[in-house]
Amino acid sequence: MTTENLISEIRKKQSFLCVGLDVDLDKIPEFLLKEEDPIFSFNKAIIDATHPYAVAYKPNTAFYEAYGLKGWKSLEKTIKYLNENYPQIFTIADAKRGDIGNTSSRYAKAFFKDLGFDSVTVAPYMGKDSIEPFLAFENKHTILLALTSNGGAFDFQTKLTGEEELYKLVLKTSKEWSNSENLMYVVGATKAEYFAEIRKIIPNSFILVPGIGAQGGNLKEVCKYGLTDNVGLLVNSSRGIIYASNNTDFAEAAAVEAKNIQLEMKAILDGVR
Ligand SMILES: O=C(O)c1cc(=O)[nH]c(=O)n1[C@@H]1O[C@H](COP(=O)(O)O)[C@@H](O)[C@H]1O
Repeated sequence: MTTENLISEIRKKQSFLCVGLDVDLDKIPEFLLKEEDPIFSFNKAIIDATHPYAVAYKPNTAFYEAYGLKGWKSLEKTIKYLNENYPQIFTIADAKRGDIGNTSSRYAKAFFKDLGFDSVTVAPYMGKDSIEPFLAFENKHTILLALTSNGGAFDFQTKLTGEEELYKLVLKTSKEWSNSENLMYVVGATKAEYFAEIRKIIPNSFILVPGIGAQGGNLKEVCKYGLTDNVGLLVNSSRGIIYASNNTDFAEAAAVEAKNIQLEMKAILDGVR
């Protein structure tokens, strides 16, 4: 998917919501456990109910890998279902990969070509040759961790490397890589006060922002400095949406949560116009 396609979907839906499909069999409604593939049944119901309010879905691969081969099959079915039924929706494999070039090129093939995701999250730690194999794929997007939502972000990412913080070095250096127009970045919603500085370095890039909902980040604060003329944000909530209820009404309850966030997003977009 091109960035223009994503922007057009955002404008159409007046939403920049990404729904995180982090499925835990201990948290989904018990009656679904009788299904042949409970993870896929859960995802399908959540996607069908929330898609009017969301422009992206982000399965975190950990939640599928945790169930071995069965879990991976559920992931395959989920991305296939999204691509076949909602091709205008942006898909993110949250896998946080990155390795020597030869290995990264296999990760890129797996997520972009075989599974058919539009994007994948990657860690910048191994540098240019670990990320460029992902960037080589046309109309695919590589989402680089910049400043993460967790407390551990302060262990390395905000430490000074010479005159500036490591996350700023990551942002600046990555702009020099081949096909860097295919880069997006992760900045946690819990780090809203950093957005003004971040936008000075990457004024137009899309930023994936996890951390509203269960982690307590604030949407308005993120938007204050994060929004661009092309919106430039994808704000993710996983647990806050998908576990809104664990009864038979789980999908409807998820839709209500997603709609509430979408309405808040619409109001913010109306306000900057
Ligand atoms: O790359 C991510 O998506 C990510 C980066 C980050 O800094 N913080 C973060 O929470 N995430 C992911 O975003 C999702 C957040 O889930 P909730 O806290 O349930 O909304 C999880 O899949 C996390 O792994």
